[in-house]
Amino acid sequence: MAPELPENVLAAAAAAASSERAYVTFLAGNGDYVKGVAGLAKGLRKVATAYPLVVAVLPDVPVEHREILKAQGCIIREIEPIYPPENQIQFAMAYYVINYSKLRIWNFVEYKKMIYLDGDIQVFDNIDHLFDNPDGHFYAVMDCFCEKTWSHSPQYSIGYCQQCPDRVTWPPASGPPPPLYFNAGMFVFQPSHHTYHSLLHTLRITPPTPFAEQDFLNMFFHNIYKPIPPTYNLVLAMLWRHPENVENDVDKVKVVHYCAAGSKPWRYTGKEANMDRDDIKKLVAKWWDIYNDTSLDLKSANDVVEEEDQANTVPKLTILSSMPEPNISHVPAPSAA
Ligand SMILES: O=c1ccn([C@@H]2O[C@H](COP(=O)(O)OP(=O)(O)O)[C@@H](O)[C@H]2O)c(=O)[nH]1
Ligand SMILES: OC[C@H]1O[C@H](O[C@@H]2[C@@H](O)[C@H](O)[C@@H](O)[C@H](O)[C@@H]2O)[C@H](O)[C@@H](O)[C@H]1O
Ligand SMILES: [Mn+2]
Repeated sequence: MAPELPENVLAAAAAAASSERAYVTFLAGNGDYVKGVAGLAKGLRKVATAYPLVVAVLPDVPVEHREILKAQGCIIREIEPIYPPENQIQFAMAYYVINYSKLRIWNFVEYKKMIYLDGDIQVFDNIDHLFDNPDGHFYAVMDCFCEKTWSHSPQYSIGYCQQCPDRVTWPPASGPPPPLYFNAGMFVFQPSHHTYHSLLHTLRITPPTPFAEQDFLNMFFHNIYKPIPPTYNLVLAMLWRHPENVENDVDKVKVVHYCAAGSKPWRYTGKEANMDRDDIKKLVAKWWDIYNDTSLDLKSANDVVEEEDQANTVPKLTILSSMPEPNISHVPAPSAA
């Protein structure tokens, strides 16, 4: 007799089977971002999302990493890389060049609406309601221009940031202020062949810029971009750059984006600038709590041996698909708040 599965797993499977909606993330290389994606899969399960997580993987993602993610219930979709036109650009981070491959997700047309989440994002509250936002728009959270990663930009050089447009006003002599600009680590979008081919065609004739595909997506969708509140993608630098614009209790933030230098939880040492902040330590510990929570691992039906089976047959090897328990003793506990 097939083992009973918990109600929420059955419901999620039913929804996923008929779902035209899914979360999607992107994984490249054989490094440690797989921990981010596995953590994201567990975080989405913890908030009881009704939708699956699709992982767009580049060919260089090893089979072992794909198996880890499949064991967490992810749908693995291999994609071909996309490279920008020949260029001499100095990307804000050299590895940003691989992020153009994210554009392949517009071709996942079996889904009518998707929410893209970077692998260094964690979801701490259910955000399924964003799928019900009206079609025809590109929803994402506004970015911040105050970090050194923006030192190449005119905004940074005059101290202008869209998060506080009155602090340093945009000089009228320089024309209108830059259009609202989103962080491309999280967005709500609608896959379509037409948009996909238009993206690729436009990419071929667009000179690359420092923030790679993030700049390109901002240019491409600027007519339909609709900002959503920072709680849906807390770019960590907002905590020290624009605290007035974010929840003062980080435990209330729905989606945290570990994109500040030194903030990737699986590499956290606490040594980089701002990484010794209590709110950062709390958010890193929250990420690890989910990553290490084996009750959040997806145990597929054939991995769980029923009690009665164990009673009357030679005990089978129970292979739990939980993640290897990493040693996080180096992660400092948040000091008493
Ligand atoms: O070696 C890498 C670098 C990036 N990524 C993926 O590309 C996304 C964007 O890169 P990243 O988050 O590091 O950019 P940031 O938001 O920190 O600027 C990551 O979240 C991952 O999903 C990856 O899989 N492997
Ligand atoms: O390839 C460009 C990347 O650009 C963005 O990261 C940046 C950007 O947000 C800056 O504004 C921050 O200062 C910085 O920390 C952060 O890394 C996206 O998060 C990422 O998904 C990806 O699109
Ligand atoms: Mn990111």
